[in-house]
Amino acid sequence: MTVSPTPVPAPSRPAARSVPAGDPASNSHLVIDNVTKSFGDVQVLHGVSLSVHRGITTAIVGPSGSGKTTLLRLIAGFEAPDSGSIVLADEVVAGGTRLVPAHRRNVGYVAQDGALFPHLSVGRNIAFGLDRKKFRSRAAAEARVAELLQMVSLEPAYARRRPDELSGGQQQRVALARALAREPELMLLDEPFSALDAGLRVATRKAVARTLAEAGVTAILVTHDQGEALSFADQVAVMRRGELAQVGNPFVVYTRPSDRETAEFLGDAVILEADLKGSLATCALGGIPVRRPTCQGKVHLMLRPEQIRIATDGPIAGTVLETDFFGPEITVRLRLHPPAGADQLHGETITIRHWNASLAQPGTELRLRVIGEGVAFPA
Ligand SMILES: Nc1ncnc2c1ncn2[C@@H]1O[C@H](COP(=O)(O)OP(=O)(O)OP(=O)(O)O)[C@@H](O)[C@H]1O
Repeated sequence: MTVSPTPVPAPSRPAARSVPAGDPASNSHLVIDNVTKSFGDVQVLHGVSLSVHRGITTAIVGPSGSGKTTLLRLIAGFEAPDSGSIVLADEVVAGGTRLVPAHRRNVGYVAQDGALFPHLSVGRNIAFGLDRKKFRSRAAAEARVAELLQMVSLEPAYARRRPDELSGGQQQRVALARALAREPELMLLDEPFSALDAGLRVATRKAVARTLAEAGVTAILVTHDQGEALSFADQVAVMRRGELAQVGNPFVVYTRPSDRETAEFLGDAVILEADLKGSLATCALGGIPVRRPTCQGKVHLMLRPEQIRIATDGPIAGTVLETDFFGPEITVRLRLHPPAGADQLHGETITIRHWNASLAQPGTELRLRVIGEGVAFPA
């Protein structure tokens, strides 16, 4: 069967956001240095170091139980580290014998469930965070509450409602407004979108990201959702078993993960046996360039499924084994045709993505082309 060619532009890197270049320590708002934490006999954090620039958003992403919330609680001051230090706006807030209590740190905290006071109106929930010395009169406080509601894209009239008269997404935005009322320099967000359904989650996430960017607040989001981390943040920190496996720009950590586990955690990955010589890996998909290889010889080569495109003039052949339809795209599992003379039963299988379900019926032979570079991990 012949298939119509798919245009194959090289993947382009998204426009850089506001992570400043140069000395990473120079503009740091928060510096976490070699922090450890145990609960009883269980060590939860094993020497975590992370630097966060002023005004940017960092997502700490990792599986359940990897220590994300514990790290956030140490930054907030709800817990003390066993060793290491935390410096916030050039002040040591935890380290050695020094421990600045949570209420003395200029930090806002938004929990998973928003944790609004159910018996107070939305307006009084938000006003709770206001500095009484700054907003002495009732009129001044009400004006500021209206301004904060506007910042989170809610009408001022919402101030009179009770929290249970709002949707989950609106409650989360009120929780953010209440945290912003304290004018924190640093905002900590602990899975604030996880209780929302898919559509509301995306809309609320965008509204929150916009509000934080406009207010110039440094923010740290904890999430176990890889897509959320990659889309929300300027910097992604991948946490695994109490350590940071990789920290960097979302595009870089997704396309150039530091190890196989990070690669597979951050998204679907095609992993193939390969032989790496110099910067060319030879595998069942042919010769694939590898950027800055750190090993040679037998390797595992990683490609993202979207790097493998269906193209009539593609140099690689494969037979469709099965497909899975998701609406905007299908996943296609293929058995790659081994080179002539090799054992025909042992072609490697890979899974790719495509938008056209009718193109890839089981049994169809497709031609493939690989776009971009692979990443090699020691076999
Ligand atoms: N106060 C505590 N006392 C004892 N163990 C704790 C305490 N807080 C956290 N832990 C343990 O520390 C480990 C890490 O928990 P943490 O909540 O930081 O992980 P997480 O990555 O945020 O997970 P999740 O995504 O499920 O919230 C878990 O094994 C947890 O049971």
